[in-house]
Amino acid sequence: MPPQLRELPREPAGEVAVLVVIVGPPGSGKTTIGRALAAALDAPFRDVDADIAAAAGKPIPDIFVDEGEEHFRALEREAVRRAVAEHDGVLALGGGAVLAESTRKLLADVTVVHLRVDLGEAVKRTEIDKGRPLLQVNPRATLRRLMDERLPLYREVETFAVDTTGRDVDDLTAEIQARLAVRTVEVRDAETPYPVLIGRGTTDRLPEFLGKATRVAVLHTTSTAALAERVGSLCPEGVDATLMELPDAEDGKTVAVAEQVWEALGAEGFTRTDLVVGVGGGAVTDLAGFVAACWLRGVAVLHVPTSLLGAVDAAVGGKTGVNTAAGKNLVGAFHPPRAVLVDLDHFTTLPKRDLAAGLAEVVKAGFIADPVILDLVEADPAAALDARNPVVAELVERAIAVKAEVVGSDLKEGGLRAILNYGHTFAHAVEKLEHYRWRHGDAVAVGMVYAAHLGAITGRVDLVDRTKAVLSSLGLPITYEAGRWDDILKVMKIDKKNVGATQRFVLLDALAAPVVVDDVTAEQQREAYERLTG
Ligand SMILES: NC(=O)c1ccc[n+]([C@@H]2O[C@H](COP(=O)([O-])OP(=O)(O)OC[C@H]3O[C@@H](n4cnc5c(N)ncnc54)[C@H](O)[C@@H]3O)[C@@H](O)[C@H]2O)c1
Ligand SMILES: O=C(O)C(=O)C[C@@H](O)[C@H](O)[C@H](O)COP(=O)(O)O
Repeated sequence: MPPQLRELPREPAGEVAVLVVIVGPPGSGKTTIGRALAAALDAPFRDVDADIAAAAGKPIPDIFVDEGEEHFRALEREAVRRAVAEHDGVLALGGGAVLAESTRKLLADVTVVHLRVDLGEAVKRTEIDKGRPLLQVNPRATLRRLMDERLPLYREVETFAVDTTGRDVDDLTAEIQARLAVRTVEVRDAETPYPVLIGRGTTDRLPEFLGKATRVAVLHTTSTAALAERVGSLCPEGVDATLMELPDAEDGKTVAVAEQVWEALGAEGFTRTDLVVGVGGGAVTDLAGFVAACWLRGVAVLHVPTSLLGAVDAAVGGKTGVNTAAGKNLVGAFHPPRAVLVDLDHFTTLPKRDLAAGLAEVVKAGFIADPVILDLVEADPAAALDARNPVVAELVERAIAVKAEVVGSDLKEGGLRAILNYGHTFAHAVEKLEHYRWRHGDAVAVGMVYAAHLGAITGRVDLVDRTKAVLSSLGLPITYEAGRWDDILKVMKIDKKNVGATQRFVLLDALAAPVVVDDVTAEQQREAYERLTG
């Protein structure tokens, strides 16, 4: 019975929030930036201070003088409650609105942008407006006190923060817009559903997913050390972050490295409510997931993938593992993450060759489920190789949507999930024979050409030319060394998909119509190898 794939979302998932609330201290630019943001989003702007003044029939300084601050705060609580319930668009709150616990509760499920500013610039900006009631006497000292008191409250409600110091309005508006455009793909039917956030700046959302953790282990490599520092610093007071550096790439995916991390977790007193965070490429997230799956028989793991391949594949789906002398990923566990924060900003430092390797898995998602991916890559391969190009965001979303749909209905590879292994039977053999010095994505590229040959040889669809063309347009390898068939066959015989002595392959009956077959003859397998190397 061929595996069945439910109808996939063909459009990128998620949406920009309708209500965006702006908070921040006096002088942070709530009204100016709020207005500019509303214009950019083509949405209405509303200012709670203006609502209060209109309802009271007098300016805010007069309310303070006539009725006092307490009365003003009561009016403000009610005005915020009403505006949050009624408004669709951008809503600026007064600087002190977050003092009310009821307001902070109200903001818990709302997108809140916290505008930050340093004291010197806030003083300069507020000097222009002489009417601010709380800043009449000793404005600098008062402002410093207000900022210190309120900072934890802004942080409590913020979805993300943006520092406005020294920046112009257009630049800030563009950044906020980009950060609001976060898509969430929900991995739905896994044992515990979890979100994959995709966008710019999603790393900063980490505090939302800490749960009851008081200790966080941030696993990373040299290439992601600075980011790991940043991730650690996102942990609030009361949560201790420990950074653990792993050997790079496949050298970090070993039982010996896992054991060292477990020893470190023991030394830190890691408990069941604590959290492991993987910050890196697929090798780091595979190891982090494996470490978390085994420590105390399972603690939570969250992934911040920094490679394209990690984002579209390794970090999503809960497969974790290490390599051993016996082969690639043969030891591991299914252990879905608590959340995945795909931050597109991280791919800009990724070497081009690694970006291309990630695109191999994206292309795989195109062949097995979403051919629009192939159209997009074929239309402009150079754009796909440019991490800043918007097409990369769309490719990432589409590939993750494919993976989420599959693993959501078959976490433990009882059936459908095997389709994600398209090209991998041959790829894993190459990786082992090359002592894990080949990039995984490069091996998958060659593996897909092999699978395409097998498809044609077994009388299915002939996608060989299209496969070779799209992969080589990305600079990916499409051939392998001749004369190694016996070695390759030996490794393919211990592939995880095999049932007893029966080898199983994922092939395509047609584009986006994958099947798992168990009747490919030895001659056909060899013929595909000859065509690949010939
Ligand atoms: N669990 C799964 O479902 C799954 C799926 C696909 C792949 N994988 C595994 O993932 C691994 C491959 O992942 P990969 O391609 O990310 O390889 P990788 O983790 O080895 O990363 C590739 C290289 O890029 C560097 N790097 C990562 N992020 C960077 C950044 N932002 N800037 C600069 N350099 C950066 C790394 O240090 C490394 O040198 C393989 O071990 C593969 O088996 C697992
Ligand atoms: O998630 C899956 O399932 C996959 O097969 C995705 C593959 O792209 C990935 O390389 C995975 O690590 C391979 O899994 P394995 O079980 O064959 O090691």
